[in-house]
Amino acid sequence: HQSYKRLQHVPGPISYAVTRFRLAYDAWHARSIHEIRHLHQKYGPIVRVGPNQVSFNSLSALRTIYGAGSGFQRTSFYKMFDVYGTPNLFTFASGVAHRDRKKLISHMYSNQKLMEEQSVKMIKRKVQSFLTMLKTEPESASEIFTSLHYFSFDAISEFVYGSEFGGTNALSGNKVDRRLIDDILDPARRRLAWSAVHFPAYTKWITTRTGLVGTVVESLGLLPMNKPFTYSGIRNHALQAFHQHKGAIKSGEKPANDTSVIGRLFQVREKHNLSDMDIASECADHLLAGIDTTADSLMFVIWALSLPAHQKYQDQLRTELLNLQVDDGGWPEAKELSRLTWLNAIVKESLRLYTPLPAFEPRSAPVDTTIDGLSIPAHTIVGMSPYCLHRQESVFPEPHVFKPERWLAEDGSLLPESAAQNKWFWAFSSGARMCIGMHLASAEMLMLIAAVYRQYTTSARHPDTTPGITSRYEIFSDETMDKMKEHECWIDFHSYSG
Ligand code: HEM
Repeated sequence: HQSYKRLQHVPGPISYAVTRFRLAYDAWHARSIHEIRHLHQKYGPIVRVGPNQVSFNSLSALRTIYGAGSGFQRTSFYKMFDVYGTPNLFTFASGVAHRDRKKLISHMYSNQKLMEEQSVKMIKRKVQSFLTMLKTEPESASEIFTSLHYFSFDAISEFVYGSEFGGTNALSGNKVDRRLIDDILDPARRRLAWSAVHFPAYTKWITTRTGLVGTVVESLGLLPMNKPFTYSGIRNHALQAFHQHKGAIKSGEKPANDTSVIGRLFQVREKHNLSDMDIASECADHLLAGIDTTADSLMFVIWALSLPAHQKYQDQLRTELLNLQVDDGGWPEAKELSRLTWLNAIVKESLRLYTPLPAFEPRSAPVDTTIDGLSIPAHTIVGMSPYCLHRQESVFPEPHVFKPERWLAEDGSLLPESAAQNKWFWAFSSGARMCIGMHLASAEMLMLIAAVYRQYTTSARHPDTTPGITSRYEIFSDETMDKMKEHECWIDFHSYSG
């Protein structure tokens, strides 16, 4: 590392080449999450996973790196999530810019706000549409990787843009909205992500060529992914929604009491000096962050419950749900759901074992620092992986086994926040940059799972096959199974009433 550091002080092309080489070398040596965990098991809580990259696996390092005010920033890796070339909550490197933006919107995502009638009603409507799809298109709905993407897409798009401009209707059969989800299925997006992170200028250049050069580039197979690229359809949809809102505000069509995220940003735009692209990028970021994460998490909950070995958990859940008080429409009180022991233990166990973002979360500091007694030179990439934390054997015995009861105390209540298991649970990250959508995602998951299992039992159509999802450069799945099918998960739903 010292020699890299010295070489980097040589100005001009040498310094540039060294930095590029180091990044590329790190990338080629990017360990899979399984390899990183193996290294931690063999060598302890600090391991080097590249010439400039160190992985930690301890609660003290978690506080030092990710704790509020720690001085560590998301690495430039995350610039790939800038939208329309403009930074947003996810991609701000500066702590100040990030804090100012978060202050504008975080209250909308608070649990208290989400439990108010309007958000609860919106989520119920989306859950109802999912239940309707199970009845009207049973075969399509049974492939839950896709049908749950429709659910999360419809929910987050309405939360961010409202129902009039930008809210989607994939569940109820809108073909254009459904096609937008196809956008994210191409496995080549892992190659595009790799290229955008490690060779940003080259990737930008090569992917924006048009005309004759574009044709030559494409026919020589130089593109990391064939066009149209990942998320380009969803980003266009988001931009169109932004312009429709702007137009509606100008013409006075938009209601003053608009409670969507975009509505809130337009209300404060002058006071906080937000440009058009600041608003468009922020909203598109929330839209993109809220689709795969929630859908993949829900898919793993239902899949895990549908395996023959886990039928007993379905039975526990059903007993709990059928004892609930419901309103005239058959809905339990939303607040009540977060107190149900089996429902919450099952969702949490699934998020532990199948967290949708299991990979190393990279950070770096602009100054030299110390973590767990190890001197870390400025700009070294440091981080931790939920995958490793969630498989710490001393905290989660038999870590590969789906065991919701590990979240319950002896008296059957949910473990207190102070329990070790909760301290090592890191699906939503922690500190200033933790997930803003955590309560929204939880509300969506609890309501959908409660509604489904009040009406159906489920079984996996291929119980020997794990579904796979995209985790940055790799496919993530249940590693205890030999067979894997990417982006596909078939579940049979059996209605109680026949
Ligand atoms: C089960 C569902 C979800 C999971 C597991 C999840 C997980 C995460 C994680 C791990 C991070 C932090 C990454 C890091 O530390 O670098 C994050 C950040 C973020 N998430 Fe989520 N997420 C979920 C759902 C959502 C939803 C529904 C939204 C919708 C708005 C959302 C919006 C965001 C945003 C904007 C950030 C950046 C926050 C910041 O930097 O201040 N997420 N999420």
